[in-house]
Amino acid sequence: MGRRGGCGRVKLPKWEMNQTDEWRLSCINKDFSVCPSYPAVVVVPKSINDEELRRVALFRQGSRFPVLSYYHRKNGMVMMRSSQPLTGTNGRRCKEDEKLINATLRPGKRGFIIDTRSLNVAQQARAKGGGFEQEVHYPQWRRIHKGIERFNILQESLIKLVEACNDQSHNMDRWLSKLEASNWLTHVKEILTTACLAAQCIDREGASVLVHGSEGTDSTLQVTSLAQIILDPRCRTIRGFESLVVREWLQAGHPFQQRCAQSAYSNSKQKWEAPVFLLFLDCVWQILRQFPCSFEFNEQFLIMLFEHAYASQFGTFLGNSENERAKLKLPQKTMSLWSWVNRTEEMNRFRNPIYEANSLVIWPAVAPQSLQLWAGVFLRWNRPSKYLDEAQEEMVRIIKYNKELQDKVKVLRRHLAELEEDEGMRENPHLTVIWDSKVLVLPLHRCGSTPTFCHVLIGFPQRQCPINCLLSSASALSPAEGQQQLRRGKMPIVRNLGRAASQLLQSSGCGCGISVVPVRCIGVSPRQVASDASFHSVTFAESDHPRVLITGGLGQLGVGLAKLLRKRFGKNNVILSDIRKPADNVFYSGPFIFADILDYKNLREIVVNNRITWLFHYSALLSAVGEANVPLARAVNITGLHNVLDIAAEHNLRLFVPSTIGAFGPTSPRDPTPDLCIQRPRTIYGVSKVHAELMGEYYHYRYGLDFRCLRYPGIISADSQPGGGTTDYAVQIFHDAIKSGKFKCYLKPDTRLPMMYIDDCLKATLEVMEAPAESLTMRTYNINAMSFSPEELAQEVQKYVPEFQVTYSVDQVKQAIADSWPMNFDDSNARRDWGWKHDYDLPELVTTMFSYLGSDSRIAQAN
Ligand SMILES: NC(=O)c1ccc[n+]([C@@H]2O[C@H](COP(=O)([O-])OP(=O)(O)OC[C@H]3O[C@@H](n4cnc5c(N)ncnc54)[C@H](O)[C@@H]3O)[C@@H](O)[C@H]2O)c1
Ligand SMILES: C[C@@H](O)[C@H](N)C(=O)O
Repeated sequence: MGRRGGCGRVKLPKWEMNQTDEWRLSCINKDFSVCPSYPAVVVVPKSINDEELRRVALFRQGSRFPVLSYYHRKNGMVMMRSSQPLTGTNGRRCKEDEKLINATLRPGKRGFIIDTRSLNVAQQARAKGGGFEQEVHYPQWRRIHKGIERFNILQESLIKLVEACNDQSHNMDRWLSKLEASNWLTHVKEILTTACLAAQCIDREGASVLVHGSEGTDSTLQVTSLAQIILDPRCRTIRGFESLVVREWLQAGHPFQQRCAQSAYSNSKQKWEAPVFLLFLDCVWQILRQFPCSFEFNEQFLIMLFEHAYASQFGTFLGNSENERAKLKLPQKTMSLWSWVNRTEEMNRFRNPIYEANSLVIWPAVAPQSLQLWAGVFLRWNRPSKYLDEAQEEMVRIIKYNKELQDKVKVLRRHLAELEEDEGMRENPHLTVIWDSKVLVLPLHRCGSTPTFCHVLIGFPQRQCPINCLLSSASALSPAEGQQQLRRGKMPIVRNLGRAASQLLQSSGCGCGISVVPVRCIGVSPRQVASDASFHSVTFAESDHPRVLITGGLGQLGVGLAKLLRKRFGKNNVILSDIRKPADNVFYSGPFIFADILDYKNLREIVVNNRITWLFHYSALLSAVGEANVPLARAVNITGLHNVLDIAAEHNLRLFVPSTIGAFGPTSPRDPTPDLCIQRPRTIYGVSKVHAELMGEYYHYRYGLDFRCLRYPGIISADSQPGGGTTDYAVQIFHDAIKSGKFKCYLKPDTRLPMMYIDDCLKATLEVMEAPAESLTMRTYNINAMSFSPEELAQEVQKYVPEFQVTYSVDQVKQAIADSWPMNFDDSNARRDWGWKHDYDLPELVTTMFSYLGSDSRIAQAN
């Protein structure tokens, strides 16, 4: 049989204790002598000892001293609950109480005390010895009063509502006026509003919260538990909700025995009865109705809890506190409701078929129009459940069928990607060899004919190319035999190549483009693994890929990014977009779409129709161009960003927005510039990028947007032209060196700026997008590779073009911009958090640029 009733242990999710060293478990109440309505173990601030707790207990009604109710992982803020302080008319104080409450705030942080009574009621309470916290003694705390009704008012409300629901007169006016007179939905609204307020203080204001009314056993618990449902997705799962009920109602001392003494539908109520828990469940139902996919449980689960709170064959809801349940030996004598509910067959009854875990905070609407009568409880005898059950069954069937279709689509997509990649392989062949849990990717026909061990030419059978030393050195095959085996099929060749591969792995690499990628099992992949994709691990079982949109994709960086992402995620999963006309080679290399980021509706349609999940927002006017046309820069860089942010938040996209060294200004530290420092740029470009960083982070914290941002240095590329930046001289210099051997530089010779080769920039972009969210301690990172001045770059270029000459004709606008920018970036956070590492320093950059640009150039003449 299942677990026994009741719960002796305090119910705390593990992380709450692990994540903070500011709180501790206290067993001060182990025999329930300090506070009879509290559980044996409570969570309190570490800086308060048990002796001090005892004194605080004497200062609070029913000894309910402030305890931890919820810890908000996202920002470390907390929610506490207690009963009212016993200040009385003399304004009594308790130093330990003040110490405890103030101890829960971090330096510089503020808190809100949410008193669930109106100010009037709270003031009247002083005459009976109760009261509220005087702000002068709790200076970092602000008190807010929210009048939630209690006891007889709630009882009367329920009696009237039940009567209205049983009215048989079939008269609409009568029904509506009775419903209104019951005031039930007003109570629902008040409770939900107060819970939203508590959640808002914690999540949006970044403040901690203390909730109490008088006793702290009724409206306080409604507010603290609803706030957790809003804030914490785990409370929206079946198990999570059960824990919440145990923690915030049973262990927190809600007197179920008194409040739910008779049937909720009865029209005579005893003094201590009140539908407090029913109102809580009604509020949960209202949220569930507004967010039907965000809850793992269905309405039936809430109705079941409502029924058991009033009448049950289980011991869970008996007694008024843990203390009473222990005294009555309920855990030993009765069964727990949870042991029954948590059996698979029961769970299936309570599962919500359209549930999709939603990690976001959910904000219910509390406007009167948004709230409805809970027909499942109050009109349950009036509505025929047969049709509802049938509709439910049909929905489950459709969802199951839809899932089967989705699985089929996944398989077909995989096949399609494989076919596309095979196509790519024929055009640009690689041979993949698996050996000793490593994948060797041998680029065929790539390394020239130098007769070193791995500089081999291996052809596909259909190309009839010679097989030479690699196969021979495997000492198993002569080139002719190898050729023969290739004609027969892949497997034997791969087996024999394995031996050669083993030697290759032991020998030092010669840099001919062979990449070695660890995998978990030895096998043979028919799939192409691109040699320049070696920075990410290769998974043979292709999982779901993101669907990517790149805005402003025809600029210096977008085409290269699309190429990289298409290799990683498949050609058709990456859509390039821009307002310009793409060159033919770009147009035919993969999906392209016209998208103006200033056209919100069109952009939204593109995102929806293409099921986009990741968005790289590259559209922008760069620094020099931006200064020349400020209104356009403002529109593209700021209004365009707003459009993108809204669409990304609305459709739950992972959003990458590049920032820049230009986001810093003359008052920022320049050598090196850390991630967090003063940012007062003097260009519209820089201002728009700081704005983008802040807006993205704001949307992240406010709406849970998965915003990721890197501050790029000046980017240098060979096969794409820069779009009008201050750092562009470092690209033009190569073209001019090759073309004419001369270069006129618009910056002073010693103007030092951070720079990066494009491959490093794109690699970092993909890495930060793939980094697990929990590894990111910030949302905007500097990335760095090298830093040089025009004269240093010119010296390096002269190694390839010895007669190269540079003259300087300073452009005052660009010089002023460059002088206000960092000279060097501190990117230690990126290196620590997600393992950022650059590959190109200045010498490698220059070599690579010349090898791309210089085949028929002056280098050839110089050499
Ligand atoms: N290239 C660099 O050195 C560098 C350095 C730091 C940051 N960045 C950032 O990286 C991103 C890409 O840079 P890039 O060098 O490729 O820029 P780029 O200027 O070369 O390209 C920008 C693209 O945006 C497009 N665009 C302009 N207005 C548009 C609109 N209304 N709708 C859609 N597209 C529009 C342009 O047609 C252009 O193709 C930019 O956000 C830039 O600020 C670049
Ligand atoms: C640095 C950067 O953002 C761009 N290359 C510019 O100079 O404007």
